[in-house]
Amino acid sequence: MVGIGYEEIVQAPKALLHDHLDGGLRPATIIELAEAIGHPLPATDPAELGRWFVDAANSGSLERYLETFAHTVAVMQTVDGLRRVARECALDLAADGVVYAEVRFAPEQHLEQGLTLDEVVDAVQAGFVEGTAQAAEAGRFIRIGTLLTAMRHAARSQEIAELAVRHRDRGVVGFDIAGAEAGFPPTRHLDAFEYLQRENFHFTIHAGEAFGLPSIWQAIQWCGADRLGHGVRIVDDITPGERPVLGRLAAYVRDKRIPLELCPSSNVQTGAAPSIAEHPIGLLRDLRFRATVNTDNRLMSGTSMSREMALLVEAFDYGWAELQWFTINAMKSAFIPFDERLAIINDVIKPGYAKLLP
Ligand SMILES: O=c1[nH]cnc2c1ncn2[C@@H]1O[C@H](CO)[C@@H](O)[C@H]1O
Ligand SMILES: [Zn+2]
Repeated sequence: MVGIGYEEIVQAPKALLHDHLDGGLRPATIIELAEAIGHPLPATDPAELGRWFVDAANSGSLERYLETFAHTVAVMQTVDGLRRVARECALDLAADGVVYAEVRFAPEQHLEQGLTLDEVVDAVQAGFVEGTAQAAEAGRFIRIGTLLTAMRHAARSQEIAELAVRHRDRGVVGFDIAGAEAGFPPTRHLDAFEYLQRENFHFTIHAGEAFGLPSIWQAIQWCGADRLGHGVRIVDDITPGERPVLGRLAAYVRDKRIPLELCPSSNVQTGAAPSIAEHPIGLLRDLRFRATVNTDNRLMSGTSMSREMALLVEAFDYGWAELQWFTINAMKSAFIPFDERLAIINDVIKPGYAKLLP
């Protein structure tokens, strides 16, 4: 990395649209919570457990990558567990210089000990409020919005969509579907997406990660997704060359400024991209798609927003102008109201980068 230091990237304001709550636990917290409930773990030393998650997630397959979540979801079944994980998430993101984050999780996966869906959402919200306040006391501003995810192999999307709308004035800003993509097209959940549109609510869809263009096409043209979770396979509709040629779907995505929630490290782990240097984010940024940089699962990728940006600086020789561009793209694409997005851009992001830009 030339010119830009890692510490400076940490200090720079960053916006994060795609981060899973159950993919970002501190290893030490997993160990403590697992011990209390007698859940067996593959390692009981925090550093070792952290390495285990990254190794196990380095599988080249999304399905195997997702198996690692059994250990995080297991310790997120009580009000105290959920609240603690959410509080620590807010603190960790703030310490990494993230000023705006949308954090997602699937409430239906946290009912094993008898909590209701509403109790799960309330517990996470309480944790975010606590963590945000503690960060502010330490002089770090962060705003967090929650996305509620429905699992695409299950059949609870309508219920989760209604849950999201019920909590829209208490921290929840959007909806998502996640889980294994192949075999579970977004149109399975069309009722939920049509309901959300009638409610004037926002949603993103995991599409174009482990499965290609048909999934992206359905997510946008059948389901009406505001953003694409990953969406990285849109490059399959671009013919490379000196002057790359966009197919109709890629052109539509770019013309409509549909945000791509790109997650470089996660894609390398699941085999959606061969390496960071060969990640399509370079091409998509050159072609001025509405590209954003995201962490996906900080624990499973052993990463952070600052690390993802540092990897891109190294691979593509990006400078502050590019990092600011990704950050403003993300903030423009956030699900909070327009005036609040604008305020964060003008009062936090631009002044932050003004200090760093040459
Ligand atoms: O990159 C991903 N693609 C698809 N599903 C994912 C990804 N990362 C996490 N999850 C799934 O989303 C659930 C709720 O947060 C997680 O439990 C995991 O199963
Ligand atoms: Zn994801």
